[in-house]
Amino acid sequence: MKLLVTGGAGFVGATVTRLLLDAGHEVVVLDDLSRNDAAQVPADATFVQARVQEVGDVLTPDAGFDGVLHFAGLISAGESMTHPELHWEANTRAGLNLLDAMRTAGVKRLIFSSTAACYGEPSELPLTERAITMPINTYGATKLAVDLAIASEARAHKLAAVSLRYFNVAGALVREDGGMIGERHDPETHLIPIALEVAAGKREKLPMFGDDYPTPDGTCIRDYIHVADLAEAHLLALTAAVPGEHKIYNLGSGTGFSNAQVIDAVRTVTGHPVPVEWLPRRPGDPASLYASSALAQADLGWTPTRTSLEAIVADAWAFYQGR
Ligand SMILES: NC(=O)c1ccc[n+]([C@@H]2O[C@H](COP(=O)([O-])OP(=O)(O)OC[C@H]3O[C@@H](n4cnc5c(N)ncnc54)[C@H](O)[C@@H]3O)[C@@H](O)[C@H]2O)c1
Ligand SMILES: O=c1ccn([C@@H]2O[C@H](COP(=O)(O)OP(=O)(O)O[C@H]3O[C@H](CO)[C@@H](O)[C@H](O)[C@H]3O)[C@@H](O)[C@H]2O)c(=O)[nH]1
Repeated sequence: MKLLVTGGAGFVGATVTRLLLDAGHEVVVLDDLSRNDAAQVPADATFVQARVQEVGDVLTPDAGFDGVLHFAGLISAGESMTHPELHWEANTRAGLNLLDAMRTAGVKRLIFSSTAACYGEPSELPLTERAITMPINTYGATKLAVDLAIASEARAHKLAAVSLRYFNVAGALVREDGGMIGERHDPETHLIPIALEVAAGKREKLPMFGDDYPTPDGTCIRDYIHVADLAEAHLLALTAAVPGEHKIYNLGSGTGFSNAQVIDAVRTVTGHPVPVEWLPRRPGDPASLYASSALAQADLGWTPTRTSLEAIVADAWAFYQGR
């Protein structure tokens, strides 16, 4: 297939682009480089520096695209509470622009990076796709809005669409030839890469947001999914998309780890101390999130295999040291 990958300079988009190219697809990456440089865009993809808001210049009726994988957007739940307008623009307005451009160009297949943040404070654990969607941060709201728009588009205009609701993506793609694609967000906001920076001596302390959550050790619980496992689900979703249907799948490893457990794993894997500075809760953080991915396993035949927290942190550390 000829595929447009938005956000393909980013952590997940670049990883999926690598797998798509390896599977024989032709890939055009579109990214405005607002949150990454182009260093991780695979050399055998075509790269276009542009905003999704201008995607119609690339996704023309004559360009011959068979589908779009839409990763571009802003990802930090914390930032979405302090700068909500940025998230409504980059996630929702851009997402609606993309749907318009796809309709105009007659491109009928879409895979969308949705998020566990759509569920808000969970109505059930593990979270299935039937859980109530009531985001408690603006990031989740801006992504849920796009999910709802995609559902209408599929119904009315026969789009074949799959939203993949990722839980916390981590690790790195480590290839047999030694090549790696990993997390290098700018600014970095995610727990594991920040803890690795502390372990490496690049930061003094890890700011830990909250010790008074209703969890066994008082810190938040998250479900860490290895980026290589996550990426494989996208290739399966591409072939599972059906015209007129909007399918939604949760992608997690199914196990919750507390923030304190994550820091312990970083200490173990790196062999370095990780001093912690305890701070108040970060606004917009649910206490506990972990997935049921039973539906993705049944429908897509997807099984995450890299589920050990130490192995996930070890790949992230290998990438951190090699970059
Ligand atoms: N990383 C996670 O834990 C996680 C979890 C759930 C969902 N997601 C979703 O997955 C997607 C990819 O996440 P990631 O970790 O690779 O993030 P990332 O920041 O590494 O990649 C996103 C890319 O989008 C680009 N971008 C942002 N706004 C743009 C715009 N308007 N036009 C063009 N490009 C734009 C950025 O420059 C960046 O390269 C995001 O949509 C995110 O919301 C990520
Ligand atoms: O310096 C830090 C960074 C994070 N945290 C905490 O670590 C946990 C995880 O935070 P983070 O790594 O920022 O991820 P989330 O806020 O859980 O969000 C991620 O995971 C969501 C899915 O669960 C995705 O939708 C988002 O895009 C992605 O950023 C939270 O309790 C944070 O408060 C800290 O204590 N200190």
